[in-house]
Amino acid sequence: MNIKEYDDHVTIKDIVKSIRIVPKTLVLIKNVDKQSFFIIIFLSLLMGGAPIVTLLGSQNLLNAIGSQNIRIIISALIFYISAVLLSEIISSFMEYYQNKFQTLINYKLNLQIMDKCTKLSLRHFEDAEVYDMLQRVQNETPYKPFEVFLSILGAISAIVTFFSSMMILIHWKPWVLIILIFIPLVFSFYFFKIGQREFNVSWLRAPEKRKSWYLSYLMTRDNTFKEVKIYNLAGYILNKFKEINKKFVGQDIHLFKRRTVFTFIFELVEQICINTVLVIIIISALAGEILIGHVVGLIQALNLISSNSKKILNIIHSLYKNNLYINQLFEFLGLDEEVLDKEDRFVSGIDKIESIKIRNLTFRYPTNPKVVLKNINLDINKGERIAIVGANGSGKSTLIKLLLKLYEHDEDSIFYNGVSINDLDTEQLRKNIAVLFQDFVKYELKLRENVGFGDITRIDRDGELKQAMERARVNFIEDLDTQLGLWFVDGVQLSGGQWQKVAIARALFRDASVYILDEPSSALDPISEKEVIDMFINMTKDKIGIFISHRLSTAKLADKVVVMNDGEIVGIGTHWELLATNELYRRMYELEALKNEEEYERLNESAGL
Ligand SMILES: Nc1ncnc2c1ncn2[C@@H]1O[C@H](COP(=O)(O)OP(=O)(O)OP(=O)(O)O)[C@@H](O)[C@H]1O
Repeated sequence: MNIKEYDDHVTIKDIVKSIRIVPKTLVLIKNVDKQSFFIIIFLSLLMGGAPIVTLLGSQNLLNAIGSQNIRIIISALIFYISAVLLSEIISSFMEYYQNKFQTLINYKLNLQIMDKCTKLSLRHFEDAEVYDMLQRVQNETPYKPFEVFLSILGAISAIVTFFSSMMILIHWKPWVLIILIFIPLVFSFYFFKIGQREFNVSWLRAPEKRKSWYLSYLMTRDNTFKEVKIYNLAGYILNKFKEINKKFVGQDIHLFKRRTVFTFIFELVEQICINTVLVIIIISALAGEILIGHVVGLIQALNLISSNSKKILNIIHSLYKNNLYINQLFEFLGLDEEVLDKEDRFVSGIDKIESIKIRNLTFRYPTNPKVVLKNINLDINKGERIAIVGANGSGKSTLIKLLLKLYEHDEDSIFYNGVSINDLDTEQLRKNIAVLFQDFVKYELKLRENVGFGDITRIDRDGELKQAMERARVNFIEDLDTQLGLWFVDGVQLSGGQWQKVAIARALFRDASVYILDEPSSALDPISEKEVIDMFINMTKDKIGIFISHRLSTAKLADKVVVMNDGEIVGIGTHWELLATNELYRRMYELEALKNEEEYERLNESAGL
């Protein structure tokens, strides 16, 4: 959505465009619960008419008292009491339905947002704008949609009251209409303009607002707090936070001033007009043209016009303020979803993966101009264990993500069992692959869930869960129902390496035909690393095993080592073949050996050997 600069001229076209959001919002809210929606609309209409019925009741009653006829007085009194009672009953019903509807809106819209999240692709979560949108939508959904709905309802009631009060005055003197309608109409246009401008300001502010949110996040979360303390960053971060927010405060005060001045002028003009009409009413009464009941009725109608025209203008303003949220909600719900299986392709299932073939795979991320993978060619067959090595940023993890079909890539360059990945049923394919990501998740849930998420259908099979844990050397907690992490009560915090072992157990729990571990040993001590890799090599004997490692002493345990450099495969072979033929691999190995040797000598020296 394109928004003009802060001080740009706001046109009627802009205003009309913004009003168009109202019917769309109503449809969205209606779909939450049709019955409550229509009942509330109906009650709002009744509530809009109720003040007028009460007004007519009191006018009748006063005139009846003037007539001194007891029968007329009693029937006028009954009418008046019934009108008051009815409006009380309507407002009680309204309260119940509003509360019910608010709960439903909060629950169902949040569900809709979560459901939408599950349907997006990974690229959406790597896009700052989408992330920004998601955060706003999530934070504001518990109260904003209902606030918007309330504003719309308020507008319905206020418009009904405004026009019916107007009818009473028109009935008396039609020309009064010109004064009383013309003024709010002219002013409402300027209120639109003010609202639109405030909307523009908050829209343009969104990226900086997010930065400000991130700065406060750095100061208030346990995982960032340690560094903030140790590097003494509090002052620096606070200053940055102040800088951004001071600007916002300045803008807000400026806008607030404008709105206050404007509202004051409106009220002044309106009061002059209303009081002119009031004087005319008094003159008419003195001339004997109208009865005392009518005088009271007309004055009440005037008051209703005054209060409701103000209410309508305030509602216009609040609808504008909420426009930003509503726009983002619609934009978020309208994001294109992950196309798992293309309609124009024949999609075939896959049972067990026996071979992976990569042919001329070239890839770049949509947000990054750099070609991250260049002409990759690789064959992996059942029974092979492959290690991928290479410098940081050489494309190892990207290759894994493409093997998992986490990014759309139209070219047919990855084949499972000879079939292009684009022709395979994505869910079935993913079921066949177990993976440990470099940035694996530490689920602040039970140990059972942390391991069982590898195959949710078998989460209750304690024996199998324990077997996976044993393989991954998770021998530090026995009870599967232990809560992990510190977020919730009774949680047990694990060390970095222990969390990694739990994540490895999760991958191993899956009954897959391809196992992929992206840097499984980054947080493991050397003994655990050796044990885990030995076990991995062993358990993938009749499967396909792929692991990424920065340690060549680990990589050499694989059947084949793939050396990557700057997005290209620069060597494939056994450890010994590569040592003999690949310059980069040899250099990497020598450096590692040298480092180990130095370390060994240092240890010997410090031990005095
Ligand atoms: N989501 C992304 N969007 C844009 N560019 C990305 C993304 N992820 C990675 N890159 C870029 O792709 C290149 C390869 O990254 P990748 O994570 O595949 O490297 P790697 O070999 O796994 O590195 P490391 O050993 O540090 O884990 C890098 O230049 C990185 O900046």
